[in-house]
Amino acid sequence: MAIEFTKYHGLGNDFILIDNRSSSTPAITPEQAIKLCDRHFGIGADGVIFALPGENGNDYTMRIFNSDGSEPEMCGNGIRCLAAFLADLEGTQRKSDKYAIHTLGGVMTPQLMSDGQVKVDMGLPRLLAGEIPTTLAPDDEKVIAQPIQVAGKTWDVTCVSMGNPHCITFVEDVAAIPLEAIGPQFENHPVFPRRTNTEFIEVVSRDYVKMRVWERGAGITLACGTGACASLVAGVLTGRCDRTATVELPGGPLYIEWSEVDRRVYMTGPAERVFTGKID
Ligand SMILES: N[C@@H](CCC[C@H](N)C(=O)O)C(=O)O
Repeated sequence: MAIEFTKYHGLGNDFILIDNRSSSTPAITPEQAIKLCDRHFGIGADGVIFALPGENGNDYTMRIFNSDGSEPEMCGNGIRCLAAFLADLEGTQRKSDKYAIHTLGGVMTPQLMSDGQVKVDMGLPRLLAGEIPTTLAPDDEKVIAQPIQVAGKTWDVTCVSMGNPHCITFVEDVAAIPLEAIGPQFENHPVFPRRTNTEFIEVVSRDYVKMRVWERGAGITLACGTGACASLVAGVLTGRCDRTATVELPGGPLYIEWSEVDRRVYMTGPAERVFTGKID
């Protein structure tokens, strides 16, 4: 049976989107996702995203497989791509510019903006060690600038969950970080029982930071939406950033706000359709 797909990207973080609205079971397996994500033998992507029927009264459900076949709870760039994909699928039947999306990391609300960008209510950041999860502190304590040993060096890390786990380190020069070498060591460090995404942040000013990321289950990517949100939260918690900032990624900028009013995080950025195809 052939399965139709559409390739999207958010700042170069790229995904294969599958219209799975007629069933709550993803149309392909994690093993098939690994093959499709392969950049030489497959379509090439950082993950596969499924648009499923909504659970718990929400409009839709999003599930995602990373390029290594693991299933993360959330994906920030992916949910913007999903919103653009749903708008395309619904066409003239579309009733609203906002969708309530059920994810394993909670309900997220992307909104299609008139300038073509997508703004997402990413919900409340989770800051307690038990919620991330990490054993770097007791379950009911925050992990802010805690020392961790990686590659023979001590790094001060701040941990934030945006539904999925993030470990953030502030550095002087983000370009000098040997991401390929140390990323896997952070990802698989024993203090992270569900592994972790890892962000390195150079603070240029209180509202402009540069970020590079090593993603759990995907390695180096050009952008990570949940990572950008978690990094801004870590910047505020450590007194380095204002509550609104531009996070500059290798693939381009994301605009992040950690609202003082409702304590929720808002992310704004693009979602671009690349091509459509059929998988045999
Ligand atoms: N690129 C994504 C995050 C995708 C999931 C991540 N690899 C994980 O395993 O948590 C984003 O834009 O947030």
